[in-house]
Amino acid sequence: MTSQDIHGDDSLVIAGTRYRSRLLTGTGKFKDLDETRRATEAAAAEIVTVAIRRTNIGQDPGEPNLLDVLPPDRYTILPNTAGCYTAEEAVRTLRLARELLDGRKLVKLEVLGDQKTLYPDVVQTLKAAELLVADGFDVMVYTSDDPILAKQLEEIGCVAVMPLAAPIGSGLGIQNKWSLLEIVDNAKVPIIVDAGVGTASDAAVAMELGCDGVLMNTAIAGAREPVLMAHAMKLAVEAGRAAFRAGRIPRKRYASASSPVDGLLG
Ligand SMILES: CC(=O)[C@@H](O)[C@H](O)COP(=O)(O)O
Repeated sequence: MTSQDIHGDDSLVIAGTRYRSRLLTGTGKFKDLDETRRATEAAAAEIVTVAIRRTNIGQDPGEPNLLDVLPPDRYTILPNTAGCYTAEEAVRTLRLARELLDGRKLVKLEVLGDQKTLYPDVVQTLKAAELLVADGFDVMVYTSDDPILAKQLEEIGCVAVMPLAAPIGSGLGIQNKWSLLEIVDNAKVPIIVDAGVGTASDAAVAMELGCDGVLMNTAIAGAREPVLMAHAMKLAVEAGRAAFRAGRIPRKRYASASSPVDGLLG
């Protein structure tokens, strides 16, 4: 393998657009907009998600605007429906986002079931996904780690499926790697782990399983040093992806010597 093979094109393709970075970041929970900017740069993220109901991207002209530090000509701004509990609320929120973002149609759908777990309401999620796809949106969809549901969302026409690793903000890391593996094995669209990552090794494991990317917010914004953690996450996603492409050795129960045993002297 040449250095060209190592560094060659391994783009993430979502709805026909190529991205070099497989780390997608959230924009909430940072100390201020400058910290959001510095962490996003350290993560080398190209897609940044924005909670439309909680973040000013122009709805409130008198307030600081996130787009001043994360300009849409440099980043793909991915509006999300955090805080929506019904399909109708989610669809309304994303139609507003489309107006605010000059008709851009790539969105992240999340319809939550309750405030304690922030698990997705899968019935409402399916309903909203159908409505949004019919309305011409490119829908990336936050969902549970259920392989059947993930396939249904793909079949509806979602452009990426985003199963959780663990509850949003929990930092628990991947709770069910077998479900994620099943989702990845069956998928024809990118699978991006969304939510529950706690530290760099969680992101690396997600990528080693074959996921196409990782979206995170709390693990970076809530770290003691958010910019340094963003850098660590960039390295972890890249390392996990390279390890997946390289192919891990099989696990064996017993030892096998690292040095050859043939032709030993004496
Ligand atoms: C930012 C976002 O869109 C959410 O889905 C969520 O916040 C990500 O989860 P973590 O905060 O656990 O990374």
